[in-house]
Amino acid sequence: MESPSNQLAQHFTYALNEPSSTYTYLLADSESAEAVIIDPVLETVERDLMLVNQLGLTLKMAVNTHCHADHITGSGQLKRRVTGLQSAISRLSGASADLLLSEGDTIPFGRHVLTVRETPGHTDGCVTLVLGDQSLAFTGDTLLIRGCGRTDFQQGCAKRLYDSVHKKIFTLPDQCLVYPAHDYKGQTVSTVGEERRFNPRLTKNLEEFIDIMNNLNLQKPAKIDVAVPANLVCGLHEV
Ligand SMILES: N[C@@H](CCC(=O)N[C@@H](CCS)C(=O)NCC(=O)O)C(=O)O
Ligand SMILES: [Fe+2]
Repeated sequence: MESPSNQLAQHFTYALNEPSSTYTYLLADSESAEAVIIDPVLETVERDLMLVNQLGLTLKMAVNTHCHADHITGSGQLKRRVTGLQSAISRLSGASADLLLSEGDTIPFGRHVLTVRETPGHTDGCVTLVLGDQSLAFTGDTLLIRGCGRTDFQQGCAKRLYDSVHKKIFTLPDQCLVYPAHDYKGQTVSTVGEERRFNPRLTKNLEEFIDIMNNLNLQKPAKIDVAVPANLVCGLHEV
């Protein structure tokens, strides 16, 4: 099997966006230069556009893994700046976008394709995006490195998250690389096999998992009251 770096000549994980510690991913097909951006952040739109332009990419799709609670998406601003760019988010998120995604839908870019797996639990509308050959998975806030998304707001449900991870992510090949939407310790990538063996939450049984999730005692994201309404309209709330 070809390595992911051979298949995707340009495959970038970005530095953390402070203060939300969000990872934005830019994937491009080396032959056609068609590209997809995953989970862009409003504050880093200029950075992302500079890279897209430097590399001569044609940005086709800006896709959000869910309606984020901690930052405002850059999708709407990117759409204003890039002719032909479409936005996408899951239908179940309740948010507006050009494309409302459901289980099994595909997002093509050049010779490549991302396939949508619905992975609710952190929110109703969470999805995981899996590269066609199952070598890469963008898990949003469903599966974090040695962690997972919280389930105490935005229709969160620990049982649903547990089922999503076990049925839709842990069924991918062990060597599939896991790219989450956030990391709070600077970790950048994991694998399905690693998380299946070492994730301190998801290796527990369901009852223990629910207990862990009920006792995280995390502070509410600082921007939640602004971010959620904004993200329901693609980050274009002020117009
Ligand atoms: N302090 C941050 C918010 C941190 C947070 O709540 N992160 C979420 C993911 C973004 S919605 C989460 O699920 N965390 C799980 C965990 O175990 O940390 C802020 O104020 O933005
Ligand atoms: Fe989130």
